[in-house]
Amino acid sequence: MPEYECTSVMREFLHELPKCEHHVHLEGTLEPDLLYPLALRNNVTLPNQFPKTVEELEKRYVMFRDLQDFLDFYYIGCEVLLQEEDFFDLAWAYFKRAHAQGLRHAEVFFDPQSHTPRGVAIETVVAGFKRACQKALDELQVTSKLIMCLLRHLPVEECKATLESSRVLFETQQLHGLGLDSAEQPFPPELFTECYELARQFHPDVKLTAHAGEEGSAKYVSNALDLLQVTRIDHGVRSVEDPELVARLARDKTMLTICPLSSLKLQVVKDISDLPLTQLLEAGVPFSINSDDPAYFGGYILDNYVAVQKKFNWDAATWAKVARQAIEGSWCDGKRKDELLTMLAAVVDKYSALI
Ligand SMILES: Nc1ncnc2[nH]cnc12
Ligand SMILES: [Zn+2]
Repeated sequence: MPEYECTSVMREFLHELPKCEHHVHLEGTLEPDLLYPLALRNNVTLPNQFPKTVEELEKRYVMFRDLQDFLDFYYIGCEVLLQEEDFFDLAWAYFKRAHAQGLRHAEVFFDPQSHTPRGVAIETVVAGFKRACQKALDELQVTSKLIMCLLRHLPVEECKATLESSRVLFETQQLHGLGLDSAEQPFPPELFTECYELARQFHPDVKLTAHAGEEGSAKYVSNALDLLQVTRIDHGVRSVEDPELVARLARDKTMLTICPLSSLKLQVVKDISDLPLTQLLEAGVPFSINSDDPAYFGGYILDNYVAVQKKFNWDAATWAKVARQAIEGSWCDGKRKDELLTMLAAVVDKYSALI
C-alpha cells in the first residue's frame, strides 16, 4: 500500500487543529506503565499467563486477532482499577496526553459493568472521572462529557439494572450520553431497545450512540438508528455496504466516529487506506477521527490524524472540513462550538500560505 509523507508543516497543522474526540474508552487509555503500578497499589494479582513486564505487554499489543482478542486484555486491565483515585489518575493521564496532541473537547466512554462486579460503585468511578474532567477544564481548557456504555455481551436485564442504578447521574446530567460497546457479534443493537427507551426517560437531553458496523454488518447500523434512536454511530465503517444507509446518514448528518488505528490493530481493515473515508467525504457523511483505546492501539488522537494523512494525503481544506464536522457533531453547547470554530478558522488562516 502506498504511503505518503506527512511533512513537518502538515504535522504541525494537524497538531494545531482544535481536535474533538468522540470515541475514546477511558479504560482503553490504561497504559502498561500505569497498569502494573496500579496492580501493585491495589494488591491485584494478574492472571498467571498475563505478560509480566511493560515491554512484554507492549509486544503483545502490537496486533490483535480480532475485537474479542483485544477485549480479553482490556477486561483484565480493568481489574486493577478499584479506588476513586485510580479512575482519576487514569482519566487525568489521558487528558494530559491528548491535550499535548491538540485535543480541545472530548466525549469519553466508560464501562461501569467492567467495575461493579468487583464491588466498585458506579459513583466511585464517576467521581474519579468527574474530578479529572474538572481538572482538564481548569488547567488545560479541555471541555468534556461523560458517556456511560453498556456491555452488550452481558444479559439485557443486567444492563437495565446498571442503567437504573445510574438514573440520578443521568437526571442530574453528570452523565450526558449512553453508548453500547464490547463484543458486537452476536449481540445486535435491537436487544437493547428497552435500555435506550429507559435512558430517554431519564432526561430529555440525554444523547444516544452505539458501536455498530465495526465487526457487525450495515444492518447493525440501521437497526441502531431505527430501534435505539441513536444520533451517532461509533465506527460504522461497514455502513458503506448499504448505499441507502449511506444516503440516510448523509441526509440526517449522522456522524460516524471512526478510529483508524483501532480498525487496523483489530484487523477490521488490512490497511488504513481501506477505510471508506473518501467515499464518506464524497457522499457527505460526517465523521470524526478518534483513538478508541489508545493505550492498546498505539496512538492518541493526533497519531490517528497522522496515520490517515500518510494514507490519504488530504489537503488543508479537507482536513479543515473534517475538523469542522467533528466540532459541529459534538455534544457541547453552541457557545463552545463557536469557540472551537473560531480556533479552527485561526489555524486554517495561519497555515493557508504554508500548505
Ligand atoms: N473498539 C471497541 N469495540 C467494542 N467495544 C469496545 N470496548 C473498548 N473498545 C471497544
Ligand atoms: Zn470503541
